[in-house]
Amino acid sequence: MTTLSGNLLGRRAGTSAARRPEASDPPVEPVLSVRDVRVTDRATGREIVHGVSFDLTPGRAVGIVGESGSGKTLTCRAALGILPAHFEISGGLIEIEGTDISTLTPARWTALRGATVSAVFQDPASYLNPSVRVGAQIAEVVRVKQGLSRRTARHRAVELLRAVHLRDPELVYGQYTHELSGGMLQRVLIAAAIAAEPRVLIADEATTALDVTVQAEILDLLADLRERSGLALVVVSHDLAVVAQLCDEVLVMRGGEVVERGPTRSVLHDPRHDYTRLLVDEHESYGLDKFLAPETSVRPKAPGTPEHPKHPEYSKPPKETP
Ligand SMILES: Nc1ncnc2c1ncn2[C@@H]1O[C@H](COP(=O)(O)OP(=O)(O)OP(=O)(O)O)[C@@H](O)[C@H]1O
Repeated sequence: MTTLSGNLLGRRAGTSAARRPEASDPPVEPVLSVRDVRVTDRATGREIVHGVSFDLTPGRAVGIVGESGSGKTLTCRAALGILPAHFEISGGLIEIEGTDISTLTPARWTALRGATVSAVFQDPASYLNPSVRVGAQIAEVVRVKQGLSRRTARHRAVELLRAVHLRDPELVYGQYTHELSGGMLQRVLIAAAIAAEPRVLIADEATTALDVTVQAEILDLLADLRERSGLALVVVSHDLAVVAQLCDEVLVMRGGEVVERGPTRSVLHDPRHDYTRLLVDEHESYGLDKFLAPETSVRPKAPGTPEHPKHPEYSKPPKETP
């Protein structure tokens, strides 16, 4: 792990996320609580998301999977207070650190975003300013959110670029978006999202555009942040292997509804709903089997190791041959 990760990871050492919880521990308050949330398109009067609920405590990770258009992104955007125009939360409750988000002023939202709740979506270019060097954009987040000097903020921005496995981070710091590939931009965006050390990171198809090796490195970084600094994750992905690696709990959405939910292990090993079964079967048919094989190492990192680090939760016994 890099210096930056060391800094980030050490930040909350000693908190509940840094050690295994014990039965005698007081209950941990969710950092993000989503209760029966409904999202409606005001333009058509159609309810698109029909009641999604989950609680996220520090160091935990919830995965959301499901068909295209099932409302995964709208659910995430609702939690970030950035629903597209003419969409509204028409029911339920969302709390961030115990505060009902419907009571937040624009100024409070500005303070919360990045510092408490952060997000990475697909299409990184649309979230970065093409006329400002990418490193300076990250340094600005660090400077504003953490009150660091320009010099220290620059140093941290370079560390962040290194932490997301960009080669030659000093060089990348000074580049513009048009000089970088899609995969590099996605990593810049991830660096910006974790720059202010948020408590919750919403990763909506955040690693989908990356090649498998880089994806594995980023998933590893997120897993480490989660484990050691208590970062809580919401992971939206079409890739069940990604969810299996990162998430404790998974929600399966279809047509705006949660059709199945539960611990990742049981949902993916023993799906109850036909749709979940279909999803798992589809993954297996294009090669998920390799992630289901018994494993010896949770996080292979050396060159030549499998593309995705495997997750112990997702190691299914090999199918019996007749
Ligand atoms: N900005 C928007 N304007 C109009 N309709 C939208 C907008 N954003 C989402 N929708 C509609 O709301 C529904 C849910 O979209 P959402 O993006 O949440 O789905 P999703 O599950 O994240 O899909 P995907 O996996 O393809 O990203 C879809 O029918 C979509 O067409």
